[in-house]
Amino acid sequence: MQEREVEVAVIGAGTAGLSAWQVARQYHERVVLIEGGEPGTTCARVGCMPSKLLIAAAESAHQAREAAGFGIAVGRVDVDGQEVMARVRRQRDAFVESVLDSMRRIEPENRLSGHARFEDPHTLRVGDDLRLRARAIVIATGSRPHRPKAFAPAGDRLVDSDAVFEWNDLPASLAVFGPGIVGLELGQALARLGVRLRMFGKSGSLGPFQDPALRDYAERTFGDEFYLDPAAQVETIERDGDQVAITFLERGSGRRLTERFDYLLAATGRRPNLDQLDLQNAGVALDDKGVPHYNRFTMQCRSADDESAGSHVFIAGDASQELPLLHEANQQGRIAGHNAGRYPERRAGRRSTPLSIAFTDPQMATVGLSRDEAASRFGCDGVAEGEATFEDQGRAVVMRQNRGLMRLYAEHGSGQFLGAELFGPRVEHIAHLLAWALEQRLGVERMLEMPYYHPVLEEGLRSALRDLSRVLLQGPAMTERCLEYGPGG
Ligand SMILES: Cc1cc2nc3c(=O)[nH]c(=O)nc-3n(C[C@H](O)[C@H](O)[C@H](O)COP(=O)(O)OP(=O)(O)OC[C@H]3O[C@@H](n4cnc5c(N)ncnc54)[C@H](O)[C@@H]3O)c2cc1C
Ligand SMILES: NC(=O)c1ccc[n+]([C@@H]2O[C@H](COP(=O)([O-])OP(=O)(O)OC[C@H]3O[C@@H](n4cnc5c(N)ncnc54)[C@H](O)[C@@H]3O)[C@@H](O)[C@H]2O)c1
Repeated sequence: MQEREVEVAVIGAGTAGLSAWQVARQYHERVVLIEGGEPGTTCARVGCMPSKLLIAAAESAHQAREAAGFGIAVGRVDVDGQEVMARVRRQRDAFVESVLDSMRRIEPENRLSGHARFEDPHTLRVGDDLRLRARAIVIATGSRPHRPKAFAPAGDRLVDSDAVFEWNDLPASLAVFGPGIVGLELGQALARLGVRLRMFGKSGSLGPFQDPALRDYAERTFGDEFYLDPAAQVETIERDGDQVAITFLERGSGRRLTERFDYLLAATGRRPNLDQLDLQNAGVALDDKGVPHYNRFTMQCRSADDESAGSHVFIAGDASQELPLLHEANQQGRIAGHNAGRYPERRAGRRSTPLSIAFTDPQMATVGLSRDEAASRFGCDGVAEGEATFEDQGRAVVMRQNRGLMRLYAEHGSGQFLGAELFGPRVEHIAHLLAWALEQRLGVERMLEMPYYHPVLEEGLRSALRDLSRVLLQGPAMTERCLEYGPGG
């Protein structure tokens, strides 16, 4: 058995691990990055990037079909599944290669390959033949798709999002279980690429939305495009030759149907990669799901012996299960890396405003506090709600994308903007404006004083802010949009 000693060991070379390694290396020479699986990061290999590549192809097919609405004839739209998937994989491989290029710049002695697990609080076993002692350790092991046991009868026709990006061709049909962000992004894209698709949920939830008005609006909108039942009654899942037979009660009619699909896509959430780390040996306090208790400003895990004391173990990214998003993994990784590098000294890192965007069409986004979080913090009477639809919004009408709703929350009295849920065309941009407004602690009146060009989608945001201002009793309702702001403003 080889033995080594280092200052910091980072477990997992994903986005969180890479950023933790980079900052910890500023403090010490001996900072190792350990990767036990395929290098290249979840984001580039099987996450953000390949999913957006698939969505881009679907958008192209959709726009070609929609062109007739502008008086433009494009003829029949044929989707070449093999070409679509070949481009997804080609571009995906280029993104992975750029990550691998960065990793090659890490000194070879600081790059380790092998599965890591704890032997004691300061000792990691890496693979079969290395024992590593580290002064501080960062857990950045990411997450993996969850496959419920009930789907097992589908056998090798059961796939998760990782497998989709390895397809050489598009299937003819697909049953998607889980209308979360992964299910909606991939499901809508595949439906637009011509895959016959049904989407089944369990709890009634839809994507990232908490506000019932947004959830219902989105459910109607997606339901117009493909079969969607967020609270489905599925009776059996069986293998039938090369297909999966699913028996369910059809939404609306209640009829019992048995349908066959080429694949069952499990998009039913992700689980942190903590279960094979032997965390019971790490000396950290764990919750009932086996996730370490940690401080979200230092990313320091609490000690198992004394819950009020911090340990030398830090956590970052999807492994923490806090907000499984790329920019969060990066930020948490930096904080964990700094504090592991400085250990035992610690500093609180800056956590930014919660921001989440689903790249569906219309897009879904959440910013800041949800409606329920705002109510629990300020009381139901303390929170004002304003809204605007995109249905008559000028620029959205021009683009034939006039579907969607925005709901904004603010504190009564102070007029402080608190959060929003958005469903509409390209709301990724409005979501950023709102997150930046929250970072600057702007009030609704100040946000209304900002410049709004014409005709842009952001004028829809102004309508929602005007409505919020009315509810806050700070300003009048907008009654004459055209006189006040111009057509569709
Ligand atoms: C389909 C899909 C689409 C997504 N789209 C977006 C998006 O558009 N925008 C966005 O913000 N987020 C998106 N995400 C989420 C985003 O990809 C993740 O939040 C992010 O990649 C997590 O990074 P990480 O560093 O925590 O984990 P990872 O990148 O998964 O890195 C963890 C690494 O640890 C390694 N590892 C695990 N256990 C061990 C061990 N014991 N020893 C050694 N190594 C180990 C793993 O092999 C892995 O390489 C998407 C996710 C999916 C699945
Ligand atoms: N654009 C983005 O930023 C982006 C894209 C993809 C993923 N992600 C990240 O990845 C995380 C995981 O996404 P996800 O969609 O896998 O998980 P999720 O938790 O968002 O959604 C899972 C869905 O599956 C449903 N479900 C659970 N068990 C089920 C069952 N047995 N049958 C049917 N439905 C069932 C849940 O009710 C929920 O609607 C997200 O929370 C997000 O942070 C982000």
